[in-house]
Amino acid sequence: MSKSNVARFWEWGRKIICVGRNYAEHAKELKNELPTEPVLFLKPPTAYVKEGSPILVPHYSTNLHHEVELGVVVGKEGRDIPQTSAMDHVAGYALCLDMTARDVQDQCKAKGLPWTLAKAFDTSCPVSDFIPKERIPDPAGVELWLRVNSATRQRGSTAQMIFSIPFLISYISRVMALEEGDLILTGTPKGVGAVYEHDELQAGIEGVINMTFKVGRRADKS
Ligand SMILES: O=C([O-])CC(=O)C(=O)O
Ligand SMILES: [Mg+2]
Repeated sequence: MSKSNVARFWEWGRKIICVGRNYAEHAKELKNELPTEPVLFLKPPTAYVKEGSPILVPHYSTNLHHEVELGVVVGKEGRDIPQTSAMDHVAGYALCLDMTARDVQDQCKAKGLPWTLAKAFDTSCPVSDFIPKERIPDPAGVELWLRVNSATRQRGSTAQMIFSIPFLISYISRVMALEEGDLILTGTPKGVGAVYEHDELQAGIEGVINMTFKVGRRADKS
């Protein structure tokens, strides 16, 4: 894949691999134990949405949460990648939201079922434009923020991650091959909360990029 394709990774249609509970304060606010290994789940490429189109609350949820996250765009395929060369596989970054139907996730957890309905619905992965690697020389030292209708809800530094980006790349690549155009969502800092139809979300990586999304609702067409 050429560099220009990586720059439009959301159209390329590769995997979206998400890491959960990677910030202690967020694990605590949801009363989850601190992980001893990364918690992984997937979103399909149909989850992508770009600025200009709305985030849609699924018809089966009344508690859609925002989770602002740093996304890592994979630039070079690999399996069993050692931590020492993990950053060679990074093409760049993206600001991402891991939209989560929290009510549905709570039901899935209680029943011991997978999180697919809670995490993988259409528009569950709003993303910014591609950010070339050089623009974030220290991905472990950027500030993420999120506002809903101008009120700050989330603010946290990627320095608070439990598992570092090189560790995550190495860990994931021992489970599944990483491919060019894949996106890794690295987990959310504390402050997650609900959004509703007509809300406006703004999120940013301090000094690097920001983005705005409107919230709509997907009708039940059954
Ligand atoms: O809170 C969750 O659902 C897990 C998760 O995605 C995160 O920590 O970013
Ligand atoms: Mg998340």
